[in-house]
Amino acid sequence: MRYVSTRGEAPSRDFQSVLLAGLAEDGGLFLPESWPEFSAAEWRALRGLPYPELAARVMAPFAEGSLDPATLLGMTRRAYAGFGHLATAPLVQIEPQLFALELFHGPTLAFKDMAMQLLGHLFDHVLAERGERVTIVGATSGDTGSAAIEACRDRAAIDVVILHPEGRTSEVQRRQMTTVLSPNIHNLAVQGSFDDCQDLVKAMFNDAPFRQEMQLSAVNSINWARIAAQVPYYVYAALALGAPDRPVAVSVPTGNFGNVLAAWVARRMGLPIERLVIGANRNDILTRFLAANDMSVQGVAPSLSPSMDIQVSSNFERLLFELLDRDPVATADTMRRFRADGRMPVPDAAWKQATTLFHGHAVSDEATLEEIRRLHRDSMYLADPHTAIGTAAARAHRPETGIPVIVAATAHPAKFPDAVEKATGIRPPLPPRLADLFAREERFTVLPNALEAVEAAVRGHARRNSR
Ligand SMILES: Cc1ncc(COP(=O)(O)O)c(C=O)c1O
Ligand SMILES: N[C@@H](CCOP(=O)(O)O)C(=O)O
Repeated sequence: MRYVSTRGEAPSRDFQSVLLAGLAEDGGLFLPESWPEFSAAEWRALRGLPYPELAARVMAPFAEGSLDPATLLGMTRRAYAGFGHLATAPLVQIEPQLFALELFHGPTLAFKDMAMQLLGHLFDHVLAERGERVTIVGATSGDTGSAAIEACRDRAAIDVVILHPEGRTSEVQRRQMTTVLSPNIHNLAVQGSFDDCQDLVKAMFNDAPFRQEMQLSAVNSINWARIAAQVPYYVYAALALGAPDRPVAVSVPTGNFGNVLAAWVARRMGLPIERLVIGANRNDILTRFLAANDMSVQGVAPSLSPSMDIQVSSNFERLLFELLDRDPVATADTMRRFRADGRMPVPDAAWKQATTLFHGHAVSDEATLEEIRRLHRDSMYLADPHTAIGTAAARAHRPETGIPVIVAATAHPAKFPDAVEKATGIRPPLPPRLADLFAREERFTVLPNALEAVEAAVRGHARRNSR
């Protein structure tokens, strides 16, 4: 399998090289040259497999020619061995035809572990085989950072530098990152929003000499490997609910558009997902796009679901490329105009096509609290604010046909105890291994939202560990 850039000016690469590169050299995102498709019989053959085996089989076509299936299977087995639930990603019924796909049983209590635990093993394997090292730079609104840190801590061939927006994550989220004192882990608190952090990361990648000097690599969902590793759980859940012989719908609380894009990929591979629902908080750029073709940046506003306090949804570029019939020139031009004007000019036909599949619903903080309260009262289900946005959106766009809806339950409620307590009166405790989180020493550096300052910090950290 070869990968092409959405902007068409970077050379094609194989899976291993896409993993290490992260972002394409032309600023675009990598996508498979063609989409693998599974027949109904092939989907049925995956039913009942343990999650690690299913994950390796679903991902195998993406790694074809780059990783052999047995090696991949070894990695998925190791990646999910430490999860806190035997099913890895259990499906919990919360209402008739409404199911929570719990993606938060990994070490850092959010869906990011589903991909990141595997990425840790992928990096180890590829770097050891090539005798190379990388500096991972990542932007986080709270969850990607700790998942990446946990997956890559204490590695000799990897330095990790994570940028988070100062004061804009939950305290649990910040401490999960900043209390890891391993020598290869570095946290930068940027005086800005998540979008600023993400822009800084992209700017470092677009600074070719710096990228080369630092051997930069990415763990955000701009890295295709992240998306590839998020596809299997939709397959797992859909098969459990009767696919491919019965269609399903999926509802995803959305920020950077990576998780819902993974569901779209599963659909593109032939899984019968009839509808994709996008839940948003007050940072509703995606739902405004779906309602009125209004993709315009309005500034990031803080909310009770801070991981989704995002306006520029990086992975939308991948969908755009598909909506524009894989025309890299049109994609690059549209992205350039978005960057310059803060408004994305999506042609009407492409927008209409998007609205036939995607449905959007924005949920205010008050409605999020009400949804957490309702889930607890009516279903005895304790949801975090992000998951609650997913269930509220699912309810708003439930298919009339009575097909089951899978809601991506993206974080453990203990990551957002203040909101959950406010809604239900219950303060969810952290699991025992994190019980002393608030007593642990923290280490991070506060920096202005300035590329020079951030590059200097990355250079300092990477140098200290260079071999
Ligand atoms: C808990 C949680 N829910 C939802 C999201 C949104 O997911 P995505 O950015 O893939 O759209 C995030 C951040 O990515 C998150 O951390
Ligand atoms: N919500 C994310 C933001 C980054 O998303 P990613 O999926 O592109 O890594 C976070 O918690 O950091």
